[in-house]
Amino acid sequence: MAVYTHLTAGEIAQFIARFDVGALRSAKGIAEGVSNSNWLIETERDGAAHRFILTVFEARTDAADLPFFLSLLDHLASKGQPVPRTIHTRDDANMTLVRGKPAALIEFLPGVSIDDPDEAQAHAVGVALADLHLATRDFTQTRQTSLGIPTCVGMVRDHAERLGEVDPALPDILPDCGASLLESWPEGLPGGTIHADLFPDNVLFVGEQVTGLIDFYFACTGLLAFDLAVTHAAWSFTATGNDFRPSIGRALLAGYESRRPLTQEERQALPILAQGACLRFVATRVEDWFATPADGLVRRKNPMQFAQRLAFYRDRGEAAFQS
Ligand SMILES: Nc1ncnc2c1ncn2[C@@H]1O[C@H](COP(=O)(O)OP(=O)(O)O)[C@@H](O)[C@H]1O
Ligand SMILES: N[C@@H](CCOP(=O)(O)O)C(=O)O
Repeated sequence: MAVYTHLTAGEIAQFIARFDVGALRSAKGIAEGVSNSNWLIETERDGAAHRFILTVFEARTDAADLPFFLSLLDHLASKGQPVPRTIHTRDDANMTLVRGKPAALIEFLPGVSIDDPDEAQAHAVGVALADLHLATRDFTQTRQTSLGIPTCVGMVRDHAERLGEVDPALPDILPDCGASLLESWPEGLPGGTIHADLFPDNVLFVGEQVTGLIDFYFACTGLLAFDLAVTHAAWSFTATGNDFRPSIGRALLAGYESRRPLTQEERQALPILAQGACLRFVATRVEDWFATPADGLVRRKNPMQFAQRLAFYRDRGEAAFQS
């Protein structure tokens, strides 16, 4: 589940009354997600039903970053990208407070997230990611990530003595906590606004069509090819078994390059970028692993899944990205 802040029905009704969206009919806590608290809201206006997502931002989301995230959604929506637009209050604010925490109401998008994508869906995700990169070329706001590779190395190091408690194999996969990546990290690659967390649970489909890109709350200014590497690492392995699916990786890259061809330098950098992408998710998962009780309501994500993917990219090198 991911409802950390338990709002009463009265609090939700008061929140909704700040918007010109009709009368509240229902509010259901959403189980998916791990970062923030989300509700599916239904309202009624002029006899028609309307749906929205209410998000209360929790500890990992810095309130100071919300203007960036929410303006980014509106920028992309205004360019016809499949992202939820923000709903503004009667006072024209896209962000407000609930119980002292920042909260936003955004458009509900149709579609379902896919665990085991087919090639057409992977191709469509590649297209959608490249379109996102192209549509933000004139987005002027910037945000530095709080999860850069040096930070992620430090996060893993903070738990170096206990990595074996997660899995006995983890210390062997990351004997240096990922520090060697810093020596070969590429410089000078094309940058821009990136999603940075485009996992299958953050993409909604109707059939083969992408109807929603959601959860922009790690978006930042970064290397475009790093975003592609994150997406490759998140989509190209089986959800159970963690086996590489080369045809999915190829379809994703082909979809991306059908809109934005990679430079030679970007292509060469993919193996190291993909290892960095995996380290980023190992780092937050390791942190969460030791901060979340094993029997807690929030299901911990296993760091080993991305440690194994990191080892895969390290062993396979450029062959992981060959067409
Ligand atoms: N705009 C939206 N339209 C439809 N469903 C959404 C939307 N935003 C979020 N959801 C649903 O809520 C879930 C959790 O949202 P998400 O933003 O991923 O939360 P978290 O930041 O905690 O990961 C998603 O998996 C999806 O089912
Ligand atoms: N995609 C990350 C988790 C980030 O949480 P989200 O629920 O906000 O997508 C991971 O799998 O570790």
